Amino acid sequence: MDVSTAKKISSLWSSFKGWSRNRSDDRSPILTSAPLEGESYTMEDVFRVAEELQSMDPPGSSPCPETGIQEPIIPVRRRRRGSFIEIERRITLLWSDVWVETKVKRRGKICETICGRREEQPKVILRGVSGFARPGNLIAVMGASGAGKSTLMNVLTQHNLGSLEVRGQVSVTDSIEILPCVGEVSTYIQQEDVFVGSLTVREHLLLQAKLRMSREISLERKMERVEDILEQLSLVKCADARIGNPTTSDGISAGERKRLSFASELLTNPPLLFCDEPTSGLDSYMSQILISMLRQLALEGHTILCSIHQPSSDVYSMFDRLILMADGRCAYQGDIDKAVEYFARLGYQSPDDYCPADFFIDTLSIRPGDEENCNRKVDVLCDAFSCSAEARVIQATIEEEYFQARTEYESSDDIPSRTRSSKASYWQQFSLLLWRCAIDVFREPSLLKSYLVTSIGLGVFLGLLYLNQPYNQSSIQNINGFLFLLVVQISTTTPARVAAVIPNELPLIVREHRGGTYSSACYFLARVFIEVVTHVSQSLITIGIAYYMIGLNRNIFCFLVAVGTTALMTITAVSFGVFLSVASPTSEIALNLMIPIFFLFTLFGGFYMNPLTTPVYFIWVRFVSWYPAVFEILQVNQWATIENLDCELNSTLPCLENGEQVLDKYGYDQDNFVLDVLLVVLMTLGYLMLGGIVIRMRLRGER
Ligand SMILES: Nc1ncnc2c1ncn2[C@@H]1O[C@H](COP(=O)(O)OP(=O)(O)OP(=O)(O)O)[C@@H](O)[C@H]1O
Repeated sequence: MDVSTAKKISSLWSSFKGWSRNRSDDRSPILTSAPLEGESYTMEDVFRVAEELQSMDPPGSSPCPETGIQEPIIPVRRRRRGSFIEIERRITLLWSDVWVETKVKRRGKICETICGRREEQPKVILRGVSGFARPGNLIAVMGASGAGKSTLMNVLTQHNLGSLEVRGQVSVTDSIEILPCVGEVSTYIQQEDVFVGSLTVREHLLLQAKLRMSREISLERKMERVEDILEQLSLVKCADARIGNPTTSDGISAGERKRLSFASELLTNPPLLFCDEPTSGLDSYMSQILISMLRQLALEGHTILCSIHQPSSDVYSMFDRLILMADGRCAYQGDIDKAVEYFARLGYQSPDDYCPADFFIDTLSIRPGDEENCNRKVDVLCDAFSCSAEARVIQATIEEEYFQARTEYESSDDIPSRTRSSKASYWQQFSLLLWRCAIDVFREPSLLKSYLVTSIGLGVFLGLLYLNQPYNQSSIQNINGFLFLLVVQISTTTPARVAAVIPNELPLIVREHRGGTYSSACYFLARVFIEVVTHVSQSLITIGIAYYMIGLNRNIFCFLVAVGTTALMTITAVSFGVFLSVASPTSEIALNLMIPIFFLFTLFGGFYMNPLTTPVYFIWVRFVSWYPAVFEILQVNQWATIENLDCELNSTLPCLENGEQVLDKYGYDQDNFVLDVLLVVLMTLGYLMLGGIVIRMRLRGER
């Protein structure tokens, strides 16, 4: 590109930026195809920008849609499932006549016949709740314990509703169209923080930025964003400290963990935020800092709802709207500074020296021993609110917003297209998750050392136990014993170790997947890969040490086959472990299931029972257990090329003179070698596929 063209581009780009900055305070169409600041761009980009500029009305002449709502128009950035999009969009959340009740479980016909019919009544948790949250709102959802705050948040975020029946309407609009899914523009910051403890704070945020911000944003900008967020949330001091584990008091403090979970979600600047108990675990100073940061975000145009338990007066006064829940209904919804006056009108005057939040919770709580009176009072207050002018304003606002979004949607020719920009590519997701899994293993030196010690120790122990076996009649039993021990040992410990890891990290995976951070397949492949590498390397250390100490078949080809078979067996064991781990709700259940399964596999593994005499009704075990096939491969590899075995002189037992006779005696066939390898490979793929399907179903189910 020559210098004059570069200058032209530069001046065109500067004028575009100036113009778009001027236009950021109106609702006119925005440039969707402009390259981002700091990114390289081509002539095509420039022409596209020029065309868009021409097609736009000059500054100031754009008609602003008549919304009828008098409020400042604030530019915000929009997020679509975790990506970062530089277009202006403000989100309004509407919910109308929401009812939630438990699903009635019907007994089966047989059970009903035996135990009798039982009429179960559904429990009603939310009763016709309506409301709205607009851009710029920082809303506190308060109420006594059991009032329905969490259920309301779950309905609005569409989380954890599996066992509940939900009726009513929840919509998100950007004043132009009704969006299909709240998850596309929102984030839910939950009370419990879950992290990979071996990462540092900065590494965690950078990983999240790489995974969740659009791939069109350069790495430098992502790093800048991370540094900004670190500063914004006062995390600079601990940026290079490990996050650690809350149960083992190493790592960052509880308050820093809380701020880190905010930082992770705010990286992508989502326009709609749900926060579950944002101040729990924080001291009053940190609570104020956090809520004032949310206040600032609201002023920038975010829409924010927080469920909160009895905030201090300072924190309370930072919210601008209040939703008071009681017995699944709404006792008040409106401006926070009008709440005291509203309750006073109903005859409930808050004492002057009392924090209004405490007063409302006291008024609406059901006191043990005085349930009847309290319930009556709550009913009266909720009935009063439903007939109040405030409730009518809410209903009118919902209808107006909904109608407006629909009308705009139907009439507008220029609805901003859904973004094409997406988060990290599948390859990036896979490599980033692989990096995180690897860090998790390699930053735990004690774990690595224990792996190394046990694999070397096992190799040396087995080597010493069967040291230098001569090729005679008694060594047949010893060598076969070693081969079977190897199969059993690797096949049982590997899945157990996998099961100790995966179920424990699933809550984090569910949360990240729900936030659209990565696909389940990328996580699954990365986790399987790292497990395969760690466990195969351990198995190879064991076989490498024991093989020559014992004096197994000296043929180098046979050694390589033994090593390859051990690696394949370990991969199969990992696949089985992964499948069982993702299919079990907890590590304990996975480990408990393994006990009978491995008992069965060992019994029919070929050592305790001649494979030719397996009862026909247990033949299926051969197709789910890799033990018999792997044992046969190892036997054939060991004995097929042994031409001479010494016979003991004074023995009355029949003598096996060569390896072929050994194989015949124990029911093994050299011709099965390839079939066995194929069977084990198919089993591995089968378990991997099952594991992949199960984790996909689980992650989808928990959405
Ligand atoms: N899945 C469910 N099945 C049965 N009952 C439920 C379910 N979820 C919630 N509830 C009941 O609904 C009521 C409201 O629960 P919710 O968790 O929404 O209250 P909350 O206001 O968030 O309480 P807290 O402040 O104690 O968390 C409670 O009585 C609770 O036991």
